[in-house]
Amino acid sequence: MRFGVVTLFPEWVEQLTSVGVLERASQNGLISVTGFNPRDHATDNHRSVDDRPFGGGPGMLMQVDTTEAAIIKAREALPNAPVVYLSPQGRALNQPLVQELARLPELILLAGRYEGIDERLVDEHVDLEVSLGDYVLSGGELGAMVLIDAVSRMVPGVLGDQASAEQDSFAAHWLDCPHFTRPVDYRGNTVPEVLRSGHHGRIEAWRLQQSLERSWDRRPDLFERKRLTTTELSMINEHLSTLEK
Ligand SMILES: CC(C)(C)c1cccc(C(=O)NCC2(NC(=O)c3cccc4nocc34)CCCCC2)c1
Repeated sequence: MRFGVVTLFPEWVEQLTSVGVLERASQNGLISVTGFNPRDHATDNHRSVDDRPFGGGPGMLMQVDTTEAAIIKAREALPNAPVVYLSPQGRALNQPLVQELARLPELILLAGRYEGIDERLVDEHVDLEVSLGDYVLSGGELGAMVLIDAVSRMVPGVLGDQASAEQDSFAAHWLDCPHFTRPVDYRGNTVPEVLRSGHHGRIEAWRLQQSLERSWDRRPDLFERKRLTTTELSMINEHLSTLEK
């Protein structure tokens, strides 16, 4: 999968493929990340890329002609790519949307700076607006990087078999269970016996129980629109009975 990112800080997003899973995926030709910088299209001697907003007010907007030139360059390089604008007005990014986007062969991401971009550029070039969450950011680049990481992990071959098996457990919608490694005794706190029992069935049951209890206690919203298996239901009931005591 090929990602094009229209951004004033291409070095930020190109760093994504310099470590870990995405580095290997990039070396294997499974993904690529290319920045397209509006500043490369600046013609004035100040190489400005921002412009004043009509109607006045504080702050600047991204300049239309240099931003559009970078978008067009990206679209020439990735002709089949939809354009996603990372913005607070966007559809919330979640795993189902990540899985949808991972089916595309290529994708262009537009990261805003200053106070944003001219609405006519959105109307002309943007196919989908996506938001990473409800907080104020300095730019859309972090949103673009999170989206690239999440989507790349879903591209076939990017994760090895082991990791994709783990991925499946995360994609089971529940929060993760507690994890333990050496030492057995850490400041007097020991590893739960069951994890050292060697009984894989009991270990699996304990992990699911823990995930369900944490999900119930910390993210009850995860239970909406989710059909539980009979095992999951009985585990939740058991947890509730202990809470009521
Ligand atoms: C009500 C709320 C959400 C707090 C809010 C309301 C109004 C403005 C902002 C804001 O942050 N404006 C700045 C701006 N943000 C983002 O790009 C951005 C923000 C949040 C999630 C994102 N996901 O992708 C991109 C995201 C970066 C500079 C260019 C203009 C957009 C925030």
